[in-house]
Amino acid sequence: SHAWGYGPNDGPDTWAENFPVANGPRQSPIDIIPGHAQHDPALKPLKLKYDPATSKGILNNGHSFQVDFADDDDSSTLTGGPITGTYRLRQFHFHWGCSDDQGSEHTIAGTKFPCELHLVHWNTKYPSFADAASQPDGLAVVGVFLKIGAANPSLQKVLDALDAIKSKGKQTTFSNFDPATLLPGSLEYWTYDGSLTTPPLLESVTWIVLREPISVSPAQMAKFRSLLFSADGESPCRMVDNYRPPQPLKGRKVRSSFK
Ligand SMILES: NS(=O)(=O)c1ccc(C(=O)NCc2ccccc2F)cc1
Ligand SMILES: [Zn+2]
Repeated sequence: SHAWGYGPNDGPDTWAENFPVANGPRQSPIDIIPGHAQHDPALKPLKLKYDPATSKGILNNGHSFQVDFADDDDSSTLTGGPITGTYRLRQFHFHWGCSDDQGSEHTIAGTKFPCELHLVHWNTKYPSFADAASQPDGLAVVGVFLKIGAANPSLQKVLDALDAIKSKGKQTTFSNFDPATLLPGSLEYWTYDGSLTTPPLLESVTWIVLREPISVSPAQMAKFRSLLFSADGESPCRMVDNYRPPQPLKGRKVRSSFK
């Protein structure tokens, strides 16, 4: 199996060895330069309809932690925005740094945020997430920046579950959580064609990056950094800097839903 990570020997600069698409034409993340984005008046408003009853569990997968959702019906979906059809929420997860000056995957004119939330959805024109993940229009990921400020009560519900999943492979139930409570007031966004930001780096993602960040306090950031990349019994390795740096744009256009 292709063991990959974020360290000096298995990190982003080594991924092309096992995943040559790492040097492909539509890789993510990217540096978003607002002045270069083109407003597209044809872009529709984002429609996110989430049912808290679909939240199932929370898992430390050794790269990040994710909250998984039941995706066997259209209870939690993304429609509108730059996409056509209906995409189902599969999971959300985060990427963060070892300090507040880094951690996000996308950057805004070179500015890094301490953390970035990814809400992962798949196109229901395909039979499953795994099938959709190999199609150019298979996935849609909503990215939300986290900026240091007031403590975020909704995020705290997620962080309170982390003690139970400190090490790789640990999971626990996580019920009745509404991911809409993690969204900012404005759903204005940038959008571009990209990829998964971790191996297998599949070029199947329509990226939808929200302009408005949500808040996170320094104490809450410390909670993210209490997780481990390592499994029980392994030498402990703190889960920090689990982000891929921006990738070449290769001629892609970034559109904005706003002027
Ligand atoms: N950081 S991100 O771009 O939002 C991202 C989202 C989902 C995945 C994922 O599901 N990987 C496993 C996977 C990939 C392909 C097929 C099945 C899988 F389970 C990876 C990265
Ligand atoms: Zn991600």
